[in-house]
Amino acid sequence: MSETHKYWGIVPAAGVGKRMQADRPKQYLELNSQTVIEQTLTRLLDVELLTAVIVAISKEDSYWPELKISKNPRILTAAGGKERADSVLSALNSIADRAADNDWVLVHDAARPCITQSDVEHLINELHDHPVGGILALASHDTLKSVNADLAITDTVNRNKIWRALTPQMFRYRALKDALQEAADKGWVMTDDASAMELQGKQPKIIAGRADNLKITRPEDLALAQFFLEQQ
Ligand SMILES: Nc1ccn([C@@H]2O[C@H](COP(=O)(O)OP(=O)(O)OP(=O)(O)O)[C@@H](O)[C@H]2O)c(=O)n1
Ligand SMILES: C[C@](O)(CO)[C@H](O)COP(=O)(O)O
Repeated sequence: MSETHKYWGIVPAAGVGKRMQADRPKQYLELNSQTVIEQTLTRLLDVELLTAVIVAISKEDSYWPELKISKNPRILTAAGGKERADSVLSALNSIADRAADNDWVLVHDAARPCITQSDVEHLINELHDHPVGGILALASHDTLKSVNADLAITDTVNRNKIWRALTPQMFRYRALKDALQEAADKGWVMTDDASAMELQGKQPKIIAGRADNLKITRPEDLALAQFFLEQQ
């Protein structure tokens, strides 16, 4: 009988949103009559394959307990960390007593509220028997330039070889946990989860995702996210 694996959602949501220049962490800004994080989590919970979604929350976060979704039985919480990778590792460690080594984990930014159920399920369908795992990503349709410290162009990059990483990023539980732990032990700071796997010599697979799966990062992104949600 083929071994059945569980699928876990991991949502790093312990950032402060400095670049957003808002009066609160960006995951708690209003978007389509909910907060950004409620939009994100509602969409992840629509993916029935996910056993649970572990949300990494800052210890200074006073907003989270006020949200109805925080009481959802498929939502668990873990302590956020100094960097995004620390928050992801903390969430992974929090399910050490219930996740099997070969369970799949899908790490998705709380700040990406326009994710669709279909894109998450597409990622799972494409990677469920892949030896490493992989990520949703976007091809580059603009010409890409390398620059020096003065922002002077030094080279034009072959854009056919450059993809923009999105989330979810999907890896086996033990493999990602060990990779992030080694990176943390060595002081390596990474901006995504695939980087930790690459540092282990692995080659995660790219799965083309939707262009509206933007990360809310700067003030103008909120209106764009609103527009995308209205179009979906
Ligand atoms: N120590 C951190 C930093 C970030 N994140 C989360 O990782 C995701 C992507 O990070 P980013 O967009 O950089 O969010 P912030 O760190 O909040 O943004 P900024 O860098 O502008 O402060 C976000 O959902 C954020 O909440 C986290 O869980 N723990
Ligand atoms: C994980 C990520 O969203 C993939 O593009 C991105 O690396 C997060 O970067 P941030 O600086 O933490 O927003």
